[in-house]
This record gives sequence, C-alpha cells and structure tokens, in this order.
Amino acid sequence: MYDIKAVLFDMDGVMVDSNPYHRKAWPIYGEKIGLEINDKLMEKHVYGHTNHDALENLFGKKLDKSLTTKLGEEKEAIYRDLIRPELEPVDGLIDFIKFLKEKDIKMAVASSAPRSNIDFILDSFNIKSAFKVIVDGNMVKSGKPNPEIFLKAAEMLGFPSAECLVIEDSLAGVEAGRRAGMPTAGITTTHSEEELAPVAFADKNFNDFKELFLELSNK
Ligand SMILES: O=P(O)(O)OC[C@H]1O[C@@H](O)[C@H](O)[C@@H](O)[C@@H]1O
Repeated sequence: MYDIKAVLFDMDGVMVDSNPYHRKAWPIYGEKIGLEINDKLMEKHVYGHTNHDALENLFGKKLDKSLTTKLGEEKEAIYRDLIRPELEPVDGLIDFIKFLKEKDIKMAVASSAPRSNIDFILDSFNIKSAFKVIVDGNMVKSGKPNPEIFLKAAEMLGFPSAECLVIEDSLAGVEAGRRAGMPTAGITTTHSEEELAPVAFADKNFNDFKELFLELSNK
C-alpha cells in the first residue's frame, strides 16, 4: 500500500495520547482568562489546531501572535503538569521509530503544538535525534487543516508529497495531510475509525504503531 521515503509524525494524539490532558487543561486555563471552554468548542477549535488559531476562535476575534504565544505557553504549562506523572508513548512508537531508522526512512515532526511541548515529549521519550526536521505550530502562517505544515516538513526533508506518509489522529490533521497530497494514516487515539473514515485519504486507520508496523513490514 505505501511506497514511502519519509514519515511525517503529528505529535499530540500520535506519539502520545495527550488529548485527554489537553481536554482537562483548556477549561482550567479558560477559567483563569474568563472563557468557558467545553468539549464541543474543543472539538471544533482545539484538537490539531495551533494555539493561535484556537485562541482567536475561542475569543471570537483577531489576536496578536505575541499574545497568543504567551497565553498558549501558560496553558501548556498546566497541560505538562497534568500529563507528566503519567507520560508514556503510544504503544509501539519506539520500536516503530527504530524500524524506520533501520530502513533509512527519514522522519519529521509536524505538530501544531509550540516547540516547548515538542521538546518536552521528544526529550522525555529520548527520541529527538531520530528526527531530521521539526516543524512546530509557530513556524507556519496557516495551521491545520491547511496543508502548509506538512508541505514545509516535506520540503525541509527534500521529498515530494507522494513519498511522505503522514500519521495523524485529529480531523484537522488528517484533512491537512490529504490536502498536502500525502498518503495519510489515521491513529485512533482521539477519534474512532468511524469518525476518521470520512476524512481519511482512502487509506487505513490503525489503533497503534504495532498495527502500522505490520502494514509497512508486509510490503
Ligand atoms: O498538531 P498536534 O501535535 O496534534 O498538536 C495540537 C495540540 O497543540 C497543543 O499545543 C494545543 O494546546 C492542543 O490543544 C492541540 O490539540
């Protein structure tokens, strides 16, 4: 099914099943800044989106990037405190990265999260050196579902879209992968297979990296 030379990893919900912690952190932070943030709003504006886009939508107005960066960092500090004691990689992630390294398949992180969260995860799992390229949410003009972040990661790695496999969990992220013209695999951490299916790129969804590994090693 896949003839890939590079894998572009989303982070939240892909490397780490972190959205349950983001789901707790946003309303706690919302209370501090006078916003009521419920599940429905998070579903629409938060998962897979940059903090800049999320905050503009939650406040319902244009905001300066320096302000959204500052507010986003305050929210992320709450998130990291919540997840730290329970932090673990999604099943099979570390072996999957080893497998890609052995096959000389290049790897990038393409996450809407700020760099502080990406460093937190990659350093905690001791996997940073595996990634040739890291693109964070502050490095793009338009966040997911715009394909810019994946196109940028592919360009920095030096591969055309068709040779880059995107691994995503959010609806905005799967749509961004599709719009980048890349094969896109869904991981069913944040959404079920049924929820992901309508936006998936005629590709498969996987529960975790063990299943994706089986698919790729059968090629
Ligand atoms: O692109 P990714 O890695 O899924 O990141 C998205 C996440 O980025 C985080 O920084 C936001 O606070 C989360 O709420 C959001 O879900």
